[in-house]
Amino acid sequence: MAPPEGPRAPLEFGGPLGAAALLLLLPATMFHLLLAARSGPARLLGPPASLPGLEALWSPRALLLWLAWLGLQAALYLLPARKVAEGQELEDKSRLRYPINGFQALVLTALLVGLGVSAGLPLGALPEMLLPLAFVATLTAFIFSLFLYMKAQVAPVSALAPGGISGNPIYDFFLGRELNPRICFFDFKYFCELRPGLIGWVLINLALLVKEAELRGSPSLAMWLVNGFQLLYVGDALWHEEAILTTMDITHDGFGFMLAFGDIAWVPFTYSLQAQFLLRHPQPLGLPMASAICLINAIGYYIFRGANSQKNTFRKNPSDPRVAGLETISTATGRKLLVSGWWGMVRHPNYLGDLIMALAWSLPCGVSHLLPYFYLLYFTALLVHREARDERQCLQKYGLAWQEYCRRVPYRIVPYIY
Ligand SMILES: NC(=O)C1=CN([C@@H]2O[C@H](COP(=O)(O)OP(=O)(O)OC[C@H]3O[C@@H](n4cnc5c(N)ncnc54)[C@H](OP(=O)(O)O)[C@@H]3O)[C@@H](O)[C@H]2O)C=CC1
Ligand SMILES: CC(C)=CCC[C@@H](C)[C@H]1CC=C2C3=C(CC[C@@]21C)[C@@]1(C)CC[C@H](O)C(C)(C)[C@@H]1CC3
Repeated sequence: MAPPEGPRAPLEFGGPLGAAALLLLLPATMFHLLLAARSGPARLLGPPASLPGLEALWSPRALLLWLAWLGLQAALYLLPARKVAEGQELEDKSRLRYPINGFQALVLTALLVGLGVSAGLPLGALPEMLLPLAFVATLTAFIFSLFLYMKAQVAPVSALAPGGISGNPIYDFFLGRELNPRICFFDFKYFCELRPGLIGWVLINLALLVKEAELRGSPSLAMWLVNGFQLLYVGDALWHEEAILTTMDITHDGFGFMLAFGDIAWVPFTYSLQAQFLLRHPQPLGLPMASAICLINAIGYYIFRGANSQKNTFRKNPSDPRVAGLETISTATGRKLLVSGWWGMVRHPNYLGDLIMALAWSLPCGVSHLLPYFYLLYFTALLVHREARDERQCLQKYGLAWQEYCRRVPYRIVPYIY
């Protein structure tokens, strides 16, 4: 269907050229990281020691395993949910319904993996399959994004996202045209954002821990910390699953290659980079340093969770006693903005907490290599860019009230610095 007439959202990521470059650059970066983590020098910058041939990338066993994984997560998504939540109001005033059973999917997956391992499933063999698995995940992301792009051609105009209707096929393919592509109750974006990639990430971490125990007799303290921190992060995301319904990805961004690839390939295969690095580059870690790193992670988590929960509680019910005493600014839309509590400290306190946790995930890997700090560097860039996008949208939405908020809370992410 033709895109609506009228003012269009400004093009992001450098427009069609930038989008075309990212289509190649993102998968290339992911493979570079996978190869670097298993190489001796583990260099973040500079070419990998050797390039893999097709036989190292393509494996029918990996394809089968990957399809079985997607099938399992889809089946768990379709199981009866403890709750069905309503999303934000859409342009046509309707609200979509979403099953809240992500945490249940995580627990059931853990049980099934536990059963499999006790029946002889070689979990420690998974790290050897990361390259071909990442390859089929990338192929899936391309094919799936093509399907999403075609599906959007026949979707009603009201179902399209503001950012993905430039009319340029490459740009729209990358950013995504349809806001909430679904087949019946199955919401593709919501499913992909929280299930196969996020749960796959902790499974890959666990497999790397098992492999380390096989190689060295027991997992290292550094490996335990990375596994524990990231499991907490994923468990938290699934426990607070409903909160994702108010994030930018669900309410504003279309579902195209960027999110499809990000969700199903980038997250599991690059977010597990620290554990991949530790398997081949063991790092000594004493108890005092480990305790300090745990404290950093705990501070980050406290800020991240406190800020996200405060906003969600406020958005759901501003008279909830937990947020009713906070200072607010009224906006012309009828919605209010918090101007005290976490959201009075900086304009994105949740990003600050997330970044502090990112630092804690890299520190167990020592300071001899830059590679395990890739996540921290990438994530800083992602959040700075995301913050700028969000500010633009908020200024458009709230106008003068947003300007007043920026005046009262001048720092974006880090108090007195940025
Ligand atoms: N690990 C990863 O790879 C990633 C993690 N994240 C994490 O995801 C989480 C969600 O991030 P994201 O969706 O970007 O953004 P936020 O959860 O920060 O949501 C931004 C929205 O919050 C509302 N808001 C902003 N300021 C206020 C205020 N003062 N009072 C009340 N509402 C306000 C506005 O929406 P409205 O007014 O319409 O409600 C704004 O658009 C974050 O914790 C982030 O760190 C994000 C990206 C990647
Ligand atoms: C480089 C590239 C391919 C970018 C795509 C970005 C995506 C990887 C991220 C966009 C927003 C995300 C969120 C999470 C994971 C990464 C992506 C998909 C998230 C699910 C992680 C867990 C958090 O608790 C969260 C639920 C708040 C978060 C939501 C946003």
